[in-house]
Amino acid sequence: MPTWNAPSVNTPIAGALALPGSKSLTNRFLILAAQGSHEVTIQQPLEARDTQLMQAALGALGASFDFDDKTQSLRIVPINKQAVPKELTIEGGLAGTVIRFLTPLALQYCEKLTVLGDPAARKRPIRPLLNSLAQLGYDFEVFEEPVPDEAGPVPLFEVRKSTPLNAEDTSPNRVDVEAKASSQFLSALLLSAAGWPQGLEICAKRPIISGTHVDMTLDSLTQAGITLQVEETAESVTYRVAPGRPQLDQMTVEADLSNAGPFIAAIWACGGKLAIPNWPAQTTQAGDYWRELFSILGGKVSTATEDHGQGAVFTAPEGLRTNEEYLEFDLQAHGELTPTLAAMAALRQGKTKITGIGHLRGHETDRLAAIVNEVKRLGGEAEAGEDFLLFHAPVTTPAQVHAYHDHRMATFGAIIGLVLPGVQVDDIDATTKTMPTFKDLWAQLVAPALPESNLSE
Ligand SMILES: O=C(O)C1=C[C@@H](OP(=O)(O)O)[C@@H](O)[C@H](O)C1
Ligand SMILES: C=C(OP(=O)(O)O)C(=O)O
Repeated sequence: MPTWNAPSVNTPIAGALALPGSKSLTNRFLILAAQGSHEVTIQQPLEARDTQLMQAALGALGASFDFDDKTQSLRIVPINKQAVPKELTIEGGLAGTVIRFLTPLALQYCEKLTVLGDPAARKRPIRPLLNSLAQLGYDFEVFEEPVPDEAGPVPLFEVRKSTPLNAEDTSPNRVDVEAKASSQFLSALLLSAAGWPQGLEICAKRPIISGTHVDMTLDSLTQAGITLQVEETAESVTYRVAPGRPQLDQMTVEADLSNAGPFIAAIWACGGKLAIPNWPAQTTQAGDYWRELFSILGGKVSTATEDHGQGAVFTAPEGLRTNEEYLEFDLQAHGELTPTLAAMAALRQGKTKITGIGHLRGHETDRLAAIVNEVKRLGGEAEAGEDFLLFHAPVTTPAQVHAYHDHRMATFGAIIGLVLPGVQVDDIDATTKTMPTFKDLWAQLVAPALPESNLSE
């Protein structure tokens, strides 16, 4: 793993950034397009580790993909039932969207499924999804024993058909699901629900975390022509998905607004102005919340109105870090923004609390523990509770930040490094999970503000 010297700057930053496509939208479009009956072309998909793993896993179901670099478009030929072996193995890396979304879909085509992943993926929760599949007649075994990082892809779990589905039953199949450890269990069931013979009724017990990602799933299903009804009570939400074949039309993937976070944080930390011309005017992405967070943190945002189409401009005066106000943020619905907001909190003079984020212990790494470790390593003070982070005192001392295989911890280090000269990141290539162009885009943004001696890696 090459160590990366994070560039530091001491003047305001100004720039414009064309962000790559959203991981969450790309992987939803891929899985829906693969279930269709004819070819679909997706414009500006994200090409990164998580989306390539999704393509390879759908490839094991006989789908095929052809990316045209010139037009930045991806042609998708749907799943070919005949090509699927009875016993199927797919690989999900460390991608929650691949490991979880593909499982119920693959089981519609094979009798036994083995899912492989990175050693670190053994720590990510999966049982709630498998418990739901057990209600549809599947047995499973989960392999949770820790294995060394170098072990390469290892089996995460196996699922096999034990009793036939309620074939003679005329009512829809029904499952309960718990979505408090990850919204992806619910999204996974929803994304292939229409493919079961009678559709699927899914009852999700509250709390349902990362609500924006569930909205994105529902929106994608609607765009694919799937009929669904949603019924809410105080205790649960029930989704009734009619049987049918998802059929996407030509789709364009929006810019990844969660990955906009580190760049927005850079402007906040150093002062300056950042234009993101492809910020969508309307979106279900969690990252759209950056506009509100940035304003609460003292910045100004101007976004497109209906007359102006898409685009957003973030402007920050210098010195926002010295504000001593106590700030509290509830990120239950927007959890994946936490590591970036944590970097900003670790740079603030005032105390900051982030709540509603206990489920981040099951992300790429235990993000609560990782953030506290790294803040302390950098001379700051922070603590983690069951579902919150509390930042007491800002970071002071450069150190080598550990990425823990986590793309968002790698960018956490880059943000701190902007204002603390001498910070290194042990594995900046963790960013290839969702943004292989991170290093280049970061260099482009900070280059005009850099002293020349700071430009080398
Ligand atoms: O459905 C999705 O695309 C995602 C859902 C969220 O997962 P959790 O609900 O597990 O936090 C989010 O954090 C992840 O980055 C992407
Ligand atoms: C939690 C994340 O990823 P995944 O889709 O692998 O769950 C994330 O990107 O912050």
